[in-house]
Amino acid sequence: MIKVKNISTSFKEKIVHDDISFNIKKGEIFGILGGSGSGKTVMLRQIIMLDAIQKGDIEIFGKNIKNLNMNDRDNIKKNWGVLFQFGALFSSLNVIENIGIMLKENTNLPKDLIDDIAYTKLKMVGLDSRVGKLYPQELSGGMKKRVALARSLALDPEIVFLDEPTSGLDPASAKAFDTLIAQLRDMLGLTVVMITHELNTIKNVLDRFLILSNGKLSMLGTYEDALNSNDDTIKKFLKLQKDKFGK
Ligand SMILES: Nc1ncnc2c1ncn2[C@@H]1O[C@H](COP(=O)(O)OP(=O)(O)OP(=O)(O)O)[C@@H](O)[C@H]1O
Repeated sequence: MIKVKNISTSFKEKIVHDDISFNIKKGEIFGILGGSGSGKTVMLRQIIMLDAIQKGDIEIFGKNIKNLNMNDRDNIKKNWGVLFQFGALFSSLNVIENIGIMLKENTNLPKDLIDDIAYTKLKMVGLDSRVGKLYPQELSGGMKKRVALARSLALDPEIVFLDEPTSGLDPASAKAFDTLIAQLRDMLGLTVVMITHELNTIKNVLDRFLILSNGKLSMLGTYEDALNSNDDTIKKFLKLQKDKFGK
């Protein structure tokens, strides 16, 4: 589904990615992990075409994203949903309007059909239809994340990209959100790519993950692989996540 080939990125003298390659398979929940400043966000932004690729290639849906014209780029972007930390809901729009905005901007569907689809997405993320008329400021943190997720699913994407989706949530809401992600993947066959620091998510939700460290991949595999690894960087990383975030 996604092929990252020999990506190198540097800013001034700082090397952020040093010849990084990995693949993400269709239908998997894949994690991008690493310490602060290790290049996770830049990697994700390059994959979703928000940042330019300096060196190397990225293929999505079998297409090299470097070779796309504007039209192809727009079409390919409709095949993925993004839930970023900065992707807040519009406070002047109610929940249904927030979810429907993607459809309003990208389709010619009539308003009542857009509302119907938005209500379906709301249900999909486990929220009652009564939530539809509420405004973002009336929602809890967990509900806001669910609405933002519903919005990212509005165009029936094949992939969703999530940047620390459970950060700021209490442990119970974070767990419920993790369960929802896994259910949606099972139900819709979604491919999910997420940046996360949460040990519970790493343990319970991710099928595979990579750890970025000093510009390189210090690991690419499953949680089991990480536990069985003798690599000091991986051991240190897991211990750090456990000390910081483990419950
Ligand atoms: N446009 C840019 N210009 C210069 N330096 C940048 C730019 N974007 C990112 N960097 C640097 O690249 C490095 C990696 O940044 P990135 O945001 O990908 O880290 P991260 O792994 O997501 O960290 P965190 O977990 O703290 O969000 C950092 O040192 C950052 O300051």
